[in-house]
Amino acid sequence: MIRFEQVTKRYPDGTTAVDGLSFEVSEGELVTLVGPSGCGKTTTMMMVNRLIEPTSGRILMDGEDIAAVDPVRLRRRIGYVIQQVGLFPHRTILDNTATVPALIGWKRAKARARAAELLDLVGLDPKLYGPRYPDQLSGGQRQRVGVARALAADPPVLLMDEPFGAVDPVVREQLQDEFLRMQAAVRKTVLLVTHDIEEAVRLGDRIAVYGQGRIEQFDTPGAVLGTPATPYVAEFVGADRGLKRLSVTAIEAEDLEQPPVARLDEPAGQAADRLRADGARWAVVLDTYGDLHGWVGIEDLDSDGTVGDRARRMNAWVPVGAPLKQAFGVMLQHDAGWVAVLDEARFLGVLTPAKLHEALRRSVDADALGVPRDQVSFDSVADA
Ligand SMILES: Nc1ncnc2c1ncn2[C@@H]1O[C@H](COP(=O)(O)OP(=O)(O)OP(=O)(O)O)[C@@H](O)[C@H]1O
Repeated sequence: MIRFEQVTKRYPDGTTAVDGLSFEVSEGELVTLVGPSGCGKTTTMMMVNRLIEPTSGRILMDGEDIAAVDPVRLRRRIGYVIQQVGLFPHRTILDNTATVPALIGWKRAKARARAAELLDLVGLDPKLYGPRYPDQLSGGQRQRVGVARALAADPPVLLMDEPFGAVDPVVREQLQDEFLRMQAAVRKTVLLVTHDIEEAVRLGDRIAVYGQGRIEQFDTPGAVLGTPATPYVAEFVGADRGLKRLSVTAIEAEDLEQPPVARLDEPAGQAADRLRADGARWAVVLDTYGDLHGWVGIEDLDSDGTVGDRARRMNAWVPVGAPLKQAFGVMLQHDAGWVAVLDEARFLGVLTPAKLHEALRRSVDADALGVPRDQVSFDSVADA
């Protein structure tokens, strides 16, 4: 979709901002460009919409050399979001959002209807926020308008330069989540510049880690965190990359432990005998539909009645496919040694700290070997 071929940019004062850059972004892919200040990220991005022209090399979009495309026509295919947002202060939010469709000659009513749709998509009620002016919005809300405006003419490509940079960390995380949800629906080809490795890892299908004017590694977040290509990348992603990796590694059914299970309506004594025979001290309790109810300790079961009379409610659960970090968070929140993993309401198994560690190690090995995680085996931590 977007292809850089040996692209170099030298500014008139002799500064080489990027040097011999070659990489490709597939259609519908979100690539984050990350690196320290002054490494050439913004220059890279601005060459795509021809706000900056390369000194040498070519950039192709859908196979076409963009140097041969009229810049105005080119920019119609490209949405652009910048940190300062740049909303017109004397125009309403609705009109700000409708700027590009209006520019390219849509009828006013159609442009405004589209703008309302987009405001809704980025989580702003058009009835409430559409008539307001930019200074009547919070920083986070203005950022959302920036994203809505960039999407208004439905361009296939989106360039985003530190789009969530100007807001506090909590709002930032919220905007990132919303953006990911939206991207899952609209599937634009996105280049997103950030200097924040956490953001790069969280948002990118792939990440380009920049050194000075060059890409040091171009790979999936898991691979960059698990097997940094150079000491520079290792240093940049940080000593806590194992922790960061928790946020990009999804829980899979194979990661789970199968604990003893008891049913709510089962006689307590019978469940106790079964646990004792298995050498287990506790069981996960499911209701008659197989949905998670809670847990019960063996010492609670030496009585008449059913498991349901003695079981304790337990809400420590995460959906399968959620990041390991979420499971870890839930474990800490409930001060529990396990967290149930559900598929919709169905109980699949539990994740324990040891299993979580195994899943993490398996995903590191899988990335290093370039194979799916379920094809990696090693001596489990418990056996080691
Ligand atoms: N117009 C210009 N003339 C001369 N040098 C420039 C010009 N624009 C950028 N540079 C230099 O090119 C290099 C790359 O700049 P660029 O803005 O691409 O970096 P960046 O990675 O986006 O940095 P930041 O994260 O600070 O925005 C820097 O050394 C910068 O000083």
